[in-house]
Amino acid sequence: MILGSPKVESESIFQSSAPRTYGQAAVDMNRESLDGRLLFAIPKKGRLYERCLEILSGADIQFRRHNRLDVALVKNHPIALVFLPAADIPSFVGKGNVDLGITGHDVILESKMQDHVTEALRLGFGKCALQVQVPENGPIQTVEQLAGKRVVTSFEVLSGNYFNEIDDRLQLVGGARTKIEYVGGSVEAACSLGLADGIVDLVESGDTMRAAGLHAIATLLETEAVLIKSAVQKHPKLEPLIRLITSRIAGVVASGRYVVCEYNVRRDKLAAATAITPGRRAPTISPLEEEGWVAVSSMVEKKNTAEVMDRLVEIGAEDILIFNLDNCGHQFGLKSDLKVLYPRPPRLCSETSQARLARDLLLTMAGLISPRPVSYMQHNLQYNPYQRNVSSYSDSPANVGPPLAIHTPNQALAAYPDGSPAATMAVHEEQKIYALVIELLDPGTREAALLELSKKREQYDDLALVLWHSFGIMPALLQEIVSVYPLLSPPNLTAHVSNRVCNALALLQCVASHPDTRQLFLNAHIPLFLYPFLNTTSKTRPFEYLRLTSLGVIGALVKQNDNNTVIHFLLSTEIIPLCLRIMETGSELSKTVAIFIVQKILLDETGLTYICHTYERFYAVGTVLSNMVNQLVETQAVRLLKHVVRCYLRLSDNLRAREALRACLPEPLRDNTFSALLKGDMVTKRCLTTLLNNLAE
Ligand SMILES: Nc1ncnc2c1ncn2[C@@H]1O[C@H](COP(=O)(O)OP(=O)(O)OP(=O)(O)O)[C@@H](O)[C@H]1O
Ligand SMILES: O=P(O)(O)OC[C@H]1O[C@H](OP(=O)(O)OP(=O)(O)O)[C@H](O)[C@@H]1O
Repeated sequence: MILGSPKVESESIFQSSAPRTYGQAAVDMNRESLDGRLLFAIPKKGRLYERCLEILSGADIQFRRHNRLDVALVKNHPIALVFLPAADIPSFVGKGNVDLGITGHDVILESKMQDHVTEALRLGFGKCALQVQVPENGPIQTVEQLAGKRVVTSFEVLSGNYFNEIDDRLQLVGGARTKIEYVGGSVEAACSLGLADGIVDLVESGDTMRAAGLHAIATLLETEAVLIKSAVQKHPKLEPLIRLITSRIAGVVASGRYVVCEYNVRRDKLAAATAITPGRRAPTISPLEEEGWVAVSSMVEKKNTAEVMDRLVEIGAEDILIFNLDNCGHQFGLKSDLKVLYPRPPRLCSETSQARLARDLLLTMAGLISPRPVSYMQHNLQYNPYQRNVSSYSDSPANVGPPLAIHTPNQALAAYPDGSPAATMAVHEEQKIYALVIELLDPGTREAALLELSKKREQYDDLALVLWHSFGIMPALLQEIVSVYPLLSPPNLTAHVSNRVCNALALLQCVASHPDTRQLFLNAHIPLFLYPFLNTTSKTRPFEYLRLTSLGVIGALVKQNDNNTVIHFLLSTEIIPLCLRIMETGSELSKTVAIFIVQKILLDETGLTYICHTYERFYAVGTVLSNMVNQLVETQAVRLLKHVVRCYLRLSDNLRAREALRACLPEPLRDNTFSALLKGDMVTKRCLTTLLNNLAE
């Protein structure tokens, strides 16, 4: 590797004092401007290059690098990737010429940039050690013996500092001090060529060192690849995007580091078990139907898997399963010293029905439990889905209680006189729906049943209850959802697959809307299963449709927020940043649903306080709203404008936000830009006037 100051070739593109015009590279890229884009430096070759590409792909940062160009525009974010030598990246980031970068920790120290950059994340690859090496069978075997002699290295600064200290300690002066010589590569050859008495070089496996007949006598530092940003952010507007990218990369890194370990264990062994698998925060523990047994689910470091399994077996754990994670999502993998815009608080309750549900789902997928779950209807023909609030209703579909014995006339039938043709038809319709629900259990008939049921969901008020309380149905629907995850990145969703999963989502929406299942749906954290869909950015129709339908489920929840539990739940997840991104980049329809959700959150007292609690949160919401206003000047989408105005009005109820809005409310809302568009909409006009009055106070 070659270390040193940024090369001329790169400087012509990034003049530190110049505004962001990017010379020939930009011209070559069809004059597409890099202005306003976050610049993200990636090693252009060498040891870190391939792993960086994997990280970018895992974080869904999509780009195509044109031949010979060192700048690539990211398709799905306002980001440009800049491919630079790893050694130059710290100084570009430190000087603020680029906003983010990936490079080695060693390189930062070597280029003396540690005070100018912040290491936001360790990336877990590019791990090696910088070591002093000498010929294995030579006369020099300690650093003290090497002091005063010739040392060859690519790390002049770090080696210089290291040997200076030793020279000082040994009181070596003038020509007696250690002579550090720089070479750009193949350092290991220096001793055998007679150029050096020892070298300082990176060691990973040790193969190079051994092949050159060397061995290590001291370690200067341990290093790995890190994500860095400038210590002083030159472009504060980019901060939310930097946070988003950081947290996504953190998710990718954590997913590589951890697996999920699930097992069953006797309750009296629980303490021993959780000592073996303490998890990152705490393991999830769920009671099992079998007395005295619990199911435990916990994140385990991949490298410890075998040992952990051995120890679990020793204490009598059974059914031990290990699952790989594709991506941990933003909630994991963030170092505790990182601030997150919308952090997800730790789970308050360890015995969640979600754990049971997820377990059931995973086991079903792995073919480990009976593929023939028995539905309530099959199990007990007397089942009455209309008997609401019955205490024996479980809070989880997987936890089937004793069948209900009482049969009461059902809602649909009650509307018709006994035996009338209408009543007979209603019974027939209802039986058809039951039959379709049962067909959801069979993978062979599921697709058609999904389609039919999603069409009929409006006709049958209590479909939600049937879906929730029939054993195996919710896992089947969730299985539909997770089976699509592999097609999200790289984006590979066909219209057919999208339609199918959207039909499953429509049924979940039904469960989310129903007053008797909404809370159970939330308790099981099922909305989280939809977040990977909301996190996609592909503009193709199958993806647009998928995002829109997923938003519809969340929209159904917030629409019926009877006692603000929905908002509380959503605030504990990443829904706000997801909605904000869709508000920026989605189709008009998706934008409308996304802003509707944000508006509902704002209308809630806790939601408003939450969003206005930190400057970053307010800024993230404010920036997106302001960008929307500017787009609306062009698009004149009145439906969206209504929501934007209501969001601003609600923000102005908070005094700190009101203060900030005085400075940053977009101009088109202050002048009469939208007066023609709002001509027929008195309510929105009044909202806008009230907003302006609030700000004028
Ligand atoms: N053998 C190794 N194993 C793991 N990481 C390494 C290894 N060698 C170097 N690195 C890491 O990668 C960084 C860049 O090293 P690399 O030698 O690949 O850079 P380069 O000079 O851009 O490439 P090249 O050596 O091909 O010219 C190093 O500073 C170090 O952090
Ligand atoms: O311990 P190992 O796994 O053998 O890795 C160590 C080698 O890797 C690096 O060199 P690189 O291969 O990047 O080539 P370079 O010598 O041209 O820098 C480093 O400078 C060592 O030579």
